[in-house]
Amino acid sequence: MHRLDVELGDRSYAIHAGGDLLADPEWLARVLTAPALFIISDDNVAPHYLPSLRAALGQRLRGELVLPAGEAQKQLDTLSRVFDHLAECRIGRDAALVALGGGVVGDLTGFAAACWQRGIDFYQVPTTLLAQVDASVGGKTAVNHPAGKNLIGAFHQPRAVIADTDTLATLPEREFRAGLAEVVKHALIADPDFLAWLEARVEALNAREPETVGETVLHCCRIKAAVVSEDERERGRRAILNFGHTFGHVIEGALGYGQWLHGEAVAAGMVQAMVLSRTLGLLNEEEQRRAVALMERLKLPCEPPALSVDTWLEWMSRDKKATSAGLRFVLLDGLGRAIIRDDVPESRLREVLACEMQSP
Ligand SMILES: NC(=O)c1ccc[n+]([C@@H]2O[C@H](COP(=O)([O-])OP(=O)(O)OC[C@H]3O[C@@H](n4cnc5c(N)ncnc54)[C@H](O)[C@@H]3O)[C@@H](O)[C@H]2O)c1
Ligand SMILES: O=C(O)C(=O)C[C@@H](O)[C@H](O)[C@H](O)COP(=O)(O)O
Ligand SMILES: [Zn+2]
Repeated sequence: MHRLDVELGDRSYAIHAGGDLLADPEWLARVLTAPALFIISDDNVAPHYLPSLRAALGQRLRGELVLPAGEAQKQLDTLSRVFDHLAECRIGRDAALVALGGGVVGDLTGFAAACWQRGIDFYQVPTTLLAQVDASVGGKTAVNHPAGKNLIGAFHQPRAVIADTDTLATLPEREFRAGLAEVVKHALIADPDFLAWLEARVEALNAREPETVGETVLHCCRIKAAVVSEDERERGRRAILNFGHTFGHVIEGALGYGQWLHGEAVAAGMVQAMVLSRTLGLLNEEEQRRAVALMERLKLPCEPPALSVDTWLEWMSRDKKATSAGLRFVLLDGLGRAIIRDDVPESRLREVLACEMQSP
């Protein structure tokens, strides 16, 4: 087991990552320190992993809620259902919520914790690759709105993250691939050496070789923790973690939440952001070709769905990075070097949106 720390002053916390963590009730009981706990999970995850967590918490467990799985649940009605259960179980200010599942359960539980009685603690126990490499770290919590992804949310850091990589054994193939998109994102925005490391390990990743996957989780957490420690509330640099999301969130919302998985939409969105970067002279053809080749070898979607330019622009106008002055883009100024730009000419953006994909 490895421990990494997210340094955020009095909101600092540990990420515990490794195998067999959910099989150790004494250790779990020591990490989940709150005097009363309430678990939120979904109906794919709970049959596998809820019993061991339940056993570890013993008398301190005050209730649990198992939601239907899927992105469609990340919405206000479900949040309201969560609050009904917290009220029924008399969950007070010294209690903590435990998110056992993927990013949907994590984002929803985190936001419930941020709101309940004006804010209680919560723990992340991520069980998807995507949640272990990204969603469980950094304290972005939210639900979707029909008008846009994650429009209603809060920054609320977990007390600890417990990423048991053994849980990935039961994760469906499509979900595992979606997680690889956020892995590639971390390399493209911040770490050219990690990009080369991934290129050399495509077969191991495709075979879900546990040691390689474990190292991948740790390294992504290292990158994300560093960015979040520098800019917790996305006043500036943290926006690089949004690479591919300006486009990806449109795909998710416009097609209906859950049609494209978040990671799939981010993958196609990263290619669009690279095309835009190339159009602006920031990225060269060879760099784009190299990044897309890696994504194709990892069997990630690299082409966006056909949407009208007006549809793209309308959804993008609600992107949270946008300011009154206009849209803000995360672009690549070379592989492993993300930059944030407010001055992309609309004509260039329209050109990119009008093409399905501009092959170099
Ligand atoms: N807060 C953040 O920083 C952040 C970062 C990235 C993504 N997100 C959000 O995360 C969400 C996507 O998360 P996700 O990809 O984990 O999706 P998810 O939570 O929907 O999980 C994917 C699917 O796998 C199932 N599952 C989860 N773990 C399993 C396991 N171990 N075995 C078998 N089945 C399992 C789930 O039931 C679900 O059907 C999106 O809403 C996205 O916006 C948030
Ligand atoms: O942690 C961040 O910051 C991210 O942007 C990580 C993203 O992978 C994640 O999907 C996040 O939820 C997107 O944030 P949003 O602010 O665009 O909703
Ligand atoms: Zn994401």
